[in-house]
Amino acid sequence: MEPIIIARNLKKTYRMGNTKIHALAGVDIDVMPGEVCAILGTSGSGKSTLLSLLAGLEHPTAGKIFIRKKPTYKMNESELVDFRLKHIGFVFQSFNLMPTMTAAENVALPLMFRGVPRAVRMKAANRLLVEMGLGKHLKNMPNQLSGGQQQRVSIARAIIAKPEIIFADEPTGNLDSVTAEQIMEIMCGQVRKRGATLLFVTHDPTKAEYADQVIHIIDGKVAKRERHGPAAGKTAQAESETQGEET
Ligand SMILES: Nc1ncnc2c1ncn2[C@@H]1O[C@H](COP(=O)(O)OP(=O)(O)OP(=O)(O)O)[C@@H](O)[C@H]1O
Repeated sequence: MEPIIIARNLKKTYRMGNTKIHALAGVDIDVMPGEVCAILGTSGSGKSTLLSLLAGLEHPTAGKIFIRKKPTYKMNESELVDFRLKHIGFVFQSFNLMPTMTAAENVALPLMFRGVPRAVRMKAANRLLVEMGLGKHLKNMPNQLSGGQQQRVSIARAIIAKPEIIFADEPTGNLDSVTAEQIMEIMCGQVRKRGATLLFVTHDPTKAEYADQVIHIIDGKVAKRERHGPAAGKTAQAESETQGEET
């Protein structure tokens, strides 16, 4: 099996006046299909920059990126928009829900962009939100939901169109510790159930325990790479233990 995400000698330099900031200084990444991968590092280490480059939201200063074997670093903006729409889902620290839409309408949005008729997409959104424990909140506006509920809505929005890859930037950064654990369980559980690939950024080593692969970033470089193999993360272990009990 080939990696679904490959980065080679990835560099990003920002200019602030006369000063150059080497946010990424030559990073190599390989993420296998179906893997849950954590990018772990302290504030300013370059995690968000890395995610942003991998997701094609910014162009690298140097280096190569291949997603699903496609050289995304060579794509122009409209090709990237199309590529993200078809293959990638996003989860953000600050949820980024549309404030004027209900929870279900927010979840249905990626299907609208794909031309799915309203009745079909709303049915799919409602079903997914019910599965994620939000059946009583389908018609709530985002400001009528707690942080954890909003993040569940945003996870549902990220996965509804069945993208192969989900990128999450500090998905539990705005949540209390108990809610954060629940969100990690739900996000990793949903991703594993669908066989999708998840790459998430965190500064918290306890969140990185949910991953099969942990890439430690220090000062824009990979300091350490831990790979436990497929199904080694926290949710995968929990799931296999549960399955063991059932059979
Ligand atoms: N648009 C930008 N212009 C200039 N410098 C930037 C820009 N974006 C990031 N940087 C700098 O690049 C470095 C890495 O930033 P990045 O946001 O990737 O770190 P991070 O690990 O995600 O940090 P945090 O956890 O605080 O979000 C930092 O020194 C930051 O100040």
